[in-house]
Amino acid sequence: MTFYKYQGTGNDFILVDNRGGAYSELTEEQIKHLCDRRFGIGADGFMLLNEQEGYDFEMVYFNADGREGSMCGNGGRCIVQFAHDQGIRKTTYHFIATDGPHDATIEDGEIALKMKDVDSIREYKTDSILNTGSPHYVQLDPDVMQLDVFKEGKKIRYSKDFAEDGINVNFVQVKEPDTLIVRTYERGVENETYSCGTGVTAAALVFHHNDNGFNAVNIETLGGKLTVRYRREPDGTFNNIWLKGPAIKVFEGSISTEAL
Ligand SMILES: N[C@H](CCC[C@H](N)C(=O)O)C(=O)O
Repeated sequence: MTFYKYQGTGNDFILVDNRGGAYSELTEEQIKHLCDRRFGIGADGFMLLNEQEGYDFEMVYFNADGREGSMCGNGGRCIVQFAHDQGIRKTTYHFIATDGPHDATIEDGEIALKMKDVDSIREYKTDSILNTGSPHYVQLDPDVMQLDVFKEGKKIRYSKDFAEDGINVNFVQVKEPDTLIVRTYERGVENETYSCGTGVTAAALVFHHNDNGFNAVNIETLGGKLTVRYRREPDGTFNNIWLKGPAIKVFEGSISTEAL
């Protein structure tokens, strides 16, 4: 199997061109093995690029634990760059993922990905919960670089209310009104990753600085910088949400699936 390795602000993925369907039967165990950093290739997630009528392609995303996951924002940006590199050339990409259709463009060498609209943010204790394609818990922290994200994130992720379905946990420091630092404990990886696209999107919506209208937020993660642009309506709903940042091919290789 020929595979490609991409990263988007340090959130890294194995990508396989599955047009033709040769790799549709990979098992949970095999995908987990591919994502293992010691026994496999190593990645936070695995993606298949499938053919899909009416769209430029379909994105099928799996977490590093081998289970099919919900939407992945950095993965979505990487698969657009991958589609481009595999010869699918569009001005605006239109693809389908588990949470519905997405548009994306390549601008100044970076990928801008349109995320699904968000209807509501739920208050939970002093924190917030929302779904930006994946479920996210957002907690404010005055000094995120000092925080033990693995320990604190894991505590929330496995707490009674979230243990069964899991949740991604984001710790957010407001550096400036329009600049946030975000660190994320990811479900399915069950560890901190260097960046989480749906997570920084969630953080940007929770910490809007314009109550009504256009917002543009700069986000700093361990793996680099992202921006999130969106509109917040007077009724508290969010639309036209765009996540933008780099998506880089790292290497390609081949691996025998019989060895998995
Ligand atoms: N890394 C991803 C999130 C993956 C989602 C996954 N961890 C889950 O919710 O199960 C991102 O960039 O949005």
